[in-house]
Amino acid sequence: MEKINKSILSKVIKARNPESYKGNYGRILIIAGSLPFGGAAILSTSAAVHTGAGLVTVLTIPEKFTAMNTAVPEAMTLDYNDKEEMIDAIVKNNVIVVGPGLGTSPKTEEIIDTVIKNINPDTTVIMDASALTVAAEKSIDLTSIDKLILTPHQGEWARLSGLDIPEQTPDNNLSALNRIAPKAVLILKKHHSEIYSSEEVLQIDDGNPGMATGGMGDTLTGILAGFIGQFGFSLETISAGLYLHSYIADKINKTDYVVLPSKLISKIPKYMMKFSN
Ligand SMILES: NC(=O)C1=CN([C@@H]2O[C@H](COP(=O)(O)OP(=O)(O)OC[C@H]3O[C@@H](n4cnc5c(N)ncnc54)[C@H](OP(=O)(O)O)[C@@H]3O)[C@@H](O)[C@H]2O)[C@@H](O)CC1
Ligand SMILES: Nc1ncnc2c1ncn2[C@@H]1O[C@H](COP(=O)(O)OP(=O)(O)O)[C@@H](O)[C@H]1O
Ligand SMILES: [Mg+2]
Repeated sequence: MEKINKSILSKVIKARNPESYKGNYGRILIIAGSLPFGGAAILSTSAAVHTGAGLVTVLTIPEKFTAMNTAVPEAMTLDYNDKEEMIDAIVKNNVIVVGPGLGTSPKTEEIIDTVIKNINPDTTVIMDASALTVAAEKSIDLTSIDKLILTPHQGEWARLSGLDIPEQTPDNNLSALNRIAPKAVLILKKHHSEIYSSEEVLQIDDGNPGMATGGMGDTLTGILAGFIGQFGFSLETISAGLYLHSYIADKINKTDYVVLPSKLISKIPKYMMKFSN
């Protein structure tokens, strides 16, 4: 399995064109959060904003608007109970994160269905957390999405693939991905996370157990969305986003026993500047 190394960061992260404006850096929609899991939506959104996404909109429940606007004033908030607003937002944005903290109520199935039916063919969809759990439970067909990234942890991948954790070998993972969504990129999150796609299988050697804390995966979704919004959909962009997440976590873990997702997020702009070319 080929390893992803630090060189991917300067390859992917570009210095900004002086004449550019926010519209050049991606329109990101994050569909996330529910009453118990508002933090997941905040972390995903905050990560996308700190990664440099041009315009970030969150579709969530109105009960969480104040918390969201206080934590991330840069992001706009819309109500996911308003179907028309949801469809409008799905059509207008070019990267969509769906899942962090959504929970497994029937609303989540409706949201996934609405995304699948309304996305533009060129839109990237990043499916995480509750969206993966519900897609597995309801056997939702994911094959129609051209640019799809799945980001399960091993428990979520077990539900989606039917593979128990000891059975999650590279060969088994590839054939399960081929069955579930052959065009998709799978990031299997674990110690030394792996990327599976029809092109290549890759792995990071970075990351640490200080990252084993709630919200760390939600943070990754925002970083990936911000990267794709700015640098385009490719295996290299996805690899760089995954790598940066663990790279910053390793820097923090030199002094901090636990790597707080919000601390990691606050350091993203500094490390992106360091590697921009
Ligand atoms: N602040 C917030 O708002 C936060 C909100 N969050 C939101 O919570 C929702 C539920 O997501 P979730 O991941 O917490 O729970 P779930 O989907 O039930 O998976 C757990 C099951 O999988 C198993 N398992 C096996 N391997 C595993 C592994 N490597 N990592 C983790 N689990 C592993 C595990 O096995 P066990 O520990 O029981 O042995 C258990 O059976 C989701 O919407 C998420 O976004 C969180 O992001 C936290 C911060
Ligand atoms: N021991 C570990 N070593 C390396 N990375 C880890 C470790 N534990 C967790 N991580 C990383 O932290 C993130 C956890 O994601 P996830 O379980 O989805 O968190 P949450 O849903 O709470 O946001 C993943 O990117 C995973 O690779
Ligand atoms: Mg998660």
